[in-house]
Amino acid sequence: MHIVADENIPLLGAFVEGLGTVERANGRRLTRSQLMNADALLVRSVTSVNESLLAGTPVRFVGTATIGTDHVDIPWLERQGIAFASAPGCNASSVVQYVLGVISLYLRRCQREGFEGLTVGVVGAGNVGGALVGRLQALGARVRVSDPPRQSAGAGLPFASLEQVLACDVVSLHTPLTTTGECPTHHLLNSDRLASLGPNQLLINSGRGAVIDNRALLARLGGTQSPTVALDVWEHEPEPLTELLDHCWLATPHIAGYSLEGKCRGTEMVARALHLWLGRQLPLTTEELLPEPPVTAMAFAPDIEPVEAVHRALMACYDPRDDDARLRRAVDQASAGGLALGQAFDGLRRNYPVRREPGSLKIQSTPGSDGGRLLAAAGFQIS
Ligand SMILES: NC(=O)C1=CN([C@@H]2O[C@H](COP(=O)(O)OP(=O)(O)OC[C@H]3O[C@@H](n4cnc5c(N)ncnc54)[C@H](O)[C@@H]3O)[C@@H](O)[C@H]2O)C=CC1
Ligand SMILES: O=C(O)C(=O)[C@H](O)COP(=O)(O)O
Repeated sequence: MHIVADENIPLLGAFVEGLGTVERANGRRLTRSQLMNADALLVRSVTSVNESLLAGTPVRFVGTATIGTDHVDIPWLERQGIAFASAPGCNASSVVQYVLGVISLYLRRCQREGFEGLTVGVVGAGNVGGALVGRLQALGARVRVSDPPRQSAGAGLPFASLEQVLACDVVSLHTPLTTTGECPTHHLLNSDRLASLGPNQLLINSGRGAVIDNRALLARLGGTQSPTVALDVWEHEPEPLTELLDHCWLATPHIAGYSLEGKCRGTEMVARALHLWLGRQLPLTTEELLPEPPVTAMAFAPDIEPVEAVHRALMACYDPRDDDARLRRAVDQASAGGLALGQAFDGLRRNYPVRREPGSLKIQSTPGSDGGRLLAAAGFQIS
């Protein structure tokens, strides 16, 4: 079998060893002519997989090592009898880590003490949003959830209207990008809904860029009454509106899901699906392949405030300001005549530093039982 795979799928060699030959390709620039000998295609979110890419090729299996599938024309694949697999939930903990980090920084910015009493609106309560809701509640936040498809299906959460969710101190978006169906999310946050957000609110988008009308958001920002905004995803990636970036408090290049664990689980899940499709069993797991994290343990003095300990532990694992600084530097260099903006954005993603999830860090001594409870709520191991 010949597998063509995006060059940004880590550990693929180990996971597909023995299945055939693997050829790596730039996912953003992949063309049909590169697939003329391919039996299987493994992509990430930057490759549009549709009739124009695949018609006339021998590809019979497509896998995307991502949660999102808006780049794949799944109905067309089904009509062609091409097998398809994605990686639901693979990097959900990574996105939750990003969101908790952003909120923790915001709490300091507003001089608020911890998550207790903060209201957080979560739009979309699937793998990512659902995990986020659990962590936020355990940290003491009051959470409101909008998810009409889940609500209609009779899921157990207490749901709120989108308007109620948009009135929370923090609003975090976790829907897929959809343009059809009963609850399409394309430009769900349009100019009217953005107008309802005020200066004491934080809006986070780590779902898909076009869930917010980016031009309308740009028009909303800038005055003293603007909400604070943290964007990880952008309309028209890899070329975000640079003026919008200037008005964002935190701006990152679509890396919320880029923990090493998250990326490797994505590889494992599509490799497992490919093995199953071939009637085989995948003999490896991500846990067996992950290297030892650079920091494995942390200890706190008994007199440190529990909320301070949570903030320090979150930042020790991952500080979103580092990615924000890298993106702004890359955009400045691009506008000064270096690389094109899209190349700079994609370059940051391709060469992303190793980042580990809270579950990789063991807290050896906690500041009292409340500290231990809060650190466990944020996802850390407690020894
Ligand atoms: N920034 C990043 O690095 C990453 C971004 N993502 C994005 O996050 C999205 C969500 O991921 P998961 O939670 O795993 O997906 P999921 O499919 O498990 O959950 C999505 C939820 O959104 C709900 N939903 C759909 N339309 C809605 C609407 N109009 N209003 C409110 N809720 C709506 C669905 O009912 C579902 O419960 C992915 O589709 C992907 O686009 C995912 C991983 C990483
Ligand atoms: O899993 C998803 O969905 C994501 O958004 C990925 O984290 C995006 O990563 P790339 O596929 O764009 O590398």
